[in-house]
Amino acid sequence: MEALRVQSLAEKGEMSVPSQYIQPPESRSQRENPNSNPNPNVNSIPVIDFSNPRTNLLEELRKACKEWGAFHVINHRVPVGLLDDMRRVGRTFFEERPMEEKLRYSCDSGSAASEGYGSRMLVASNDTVLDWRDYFDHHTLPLSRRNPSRWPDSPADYRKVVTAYSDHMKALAQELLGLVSESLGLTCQSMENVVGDFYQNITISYYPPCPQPELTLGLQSHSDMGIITLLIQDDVGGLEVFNNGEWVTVNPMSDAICVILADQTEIISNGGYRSAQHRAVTNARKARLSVATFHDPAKTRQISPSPAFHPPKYRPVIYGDYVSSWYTKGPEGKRNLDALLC
Ligand SMILES: O=C(O)CCC(=O)C(=O)O
Ligand SMILES: [Fe+2]
Repeated sequence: MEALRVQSLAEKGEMSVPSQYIQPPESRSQRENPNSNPNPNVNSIPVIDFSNPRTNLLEELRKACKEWGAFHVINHRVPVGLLDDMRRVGRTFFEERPMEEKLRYSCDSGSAASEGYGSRMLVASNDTVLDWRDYFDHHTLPLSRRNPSRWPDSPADYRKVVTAYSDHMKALAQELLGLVSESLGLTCQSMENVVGDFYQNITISYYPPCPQPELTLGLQSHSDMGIITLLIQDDVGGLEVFNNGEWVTVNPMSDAICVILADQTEIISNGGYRSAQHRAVTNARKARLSVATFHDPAKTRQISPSPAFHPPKYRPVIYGDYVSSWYTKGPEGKRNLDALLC
């Protein structure tokens, strides 16, 4: 497998992108001017203030989960300095380390979900359009999978920052799972009981500037497979959520954490809450960085709609089977979840 990285391609300075990166017309971004900054006044995902009284919080959460499947959380108790540190160590790795050093962490030759530095989401498949993105994936939880010696050691605090970030994201994901359960009318523990101990992966995505942003995507339309994704981005912007038939920009908010409900939450809630379909667009001006922290069930767990909801709209699925099928078929839109509809 070639070790081509989008960053190396972008640095060549070509005026057009190789054909494998060109999206079919229906998938391209329709933004009038993909090179402009996102408009901060446009409609965006809801913002939920964690310092609000619990009853208000549950009501706002219910609405956001039903209508969007994605929202920003503010006053979340994760130190904002840690969010900045995470963005900083990521940017340093991608922008300041020589390619030769980065390629030592290469994971493209391994299985689709292996840890390290890569570019292709679907290693096995040759027929999908490629994303204009490089990434570094870290296996962070359970602790038995966490091996910081497989992560970059530069800047000097890289591993320490990722470790602290993982712990804070786990705590926030647990809190959110409790709130989401309650907002569904279930007991606080009910989703955690279904999920068991989290599997957590942290993926730093790096989107180099693209000479033809109107033809490419940083990350094609998908919903995340697991339970809940916690995402931070830098001030460049590029994340979009599909809502009411249109793509809506998720405006960068440096202190906020973007919560994205994933497919297993949609199943457990029996479709009451939706997993958000989202994508990342490219731009010609500036490299963009985001950090997504995925929280998933163990592969052996069976996920099904909560018995509180009748009749079930989704068939039960072993999470590991769901993941295999996702990697075989590709992420396009939400078709993996649709395949489980009764
Ligand atoms: O870069 C982004 O904002 C989106 C990342 C994402 O959706 C993912 O890694 O699953
Ligand atoms: Fe995603």
